[in-house]
Amino acid sequence: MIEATLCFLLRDGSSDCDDEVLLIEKRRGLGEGWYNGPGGKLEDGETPRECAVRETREEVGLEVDPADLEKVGELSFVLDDEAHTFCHVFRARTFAGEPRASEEARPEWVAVDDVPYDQMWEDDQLWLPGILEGDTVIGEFRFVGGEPLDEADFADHVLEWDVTFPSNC
Ligand SMILES: Nc1[nH]c(=O)nc2c1ncn2[C@H]1C[C@H](O)[C@@H](COP(=O)(O)OP(=O)(O)OP(=O)(O)O)O1
Repeated sequence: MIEATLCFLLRDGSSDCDDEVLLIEKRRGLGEGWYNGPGGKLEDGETPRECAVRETREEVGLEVDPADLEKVGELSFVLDDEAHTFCHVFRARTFAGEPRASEEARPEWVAVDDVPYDQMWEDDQLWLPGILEGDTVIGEFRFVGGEPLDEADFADHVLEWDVTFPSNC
């Protein structure tokens, strides 16, 4: 099973009300061509938090202090009844630098109300709005139809909101 991370960075929007979230258009790998947060697979010996910091640096060139990352989600993606990917989701409002594109990702600030869910993983519309509003979640999402996961059919899901994660995880 793959262990991976997603990192959603938020800032005050230019208009008075809306927050903005930094999304990437993924240029390669799983979910290529779709929008998501920066993130990726854990490397050997790395904690999820370290992975989120590294992937955010590599993909969009922003520096995040691990202590500023809030763990806000744990998502299990199941393909044909087998655990496929376990994803740790983080959120932060504090970071340094200006986003820049990389071989893996083209970054874009998007108003939280304008997130392009029709150009994202189908499951994202179920859990990401809550995450962007400040909630926490544990979710399981079942896909059928064989590898690769991003060409399989989304079948069903279970969500549990308002979860408390240990502060050190
Ligand atoms: N159903 C799903 N919904 C979602 O929002 N993100 C998903 C997802 N299934 C996988 N992901 C994310 C989690 C993780 O950030 C990423 C994993 O993609 P990859 O396997 O391409 O990893 P990397 O971006 O690390 O690629 P490499 O750098 O080539 O290892 O995809």
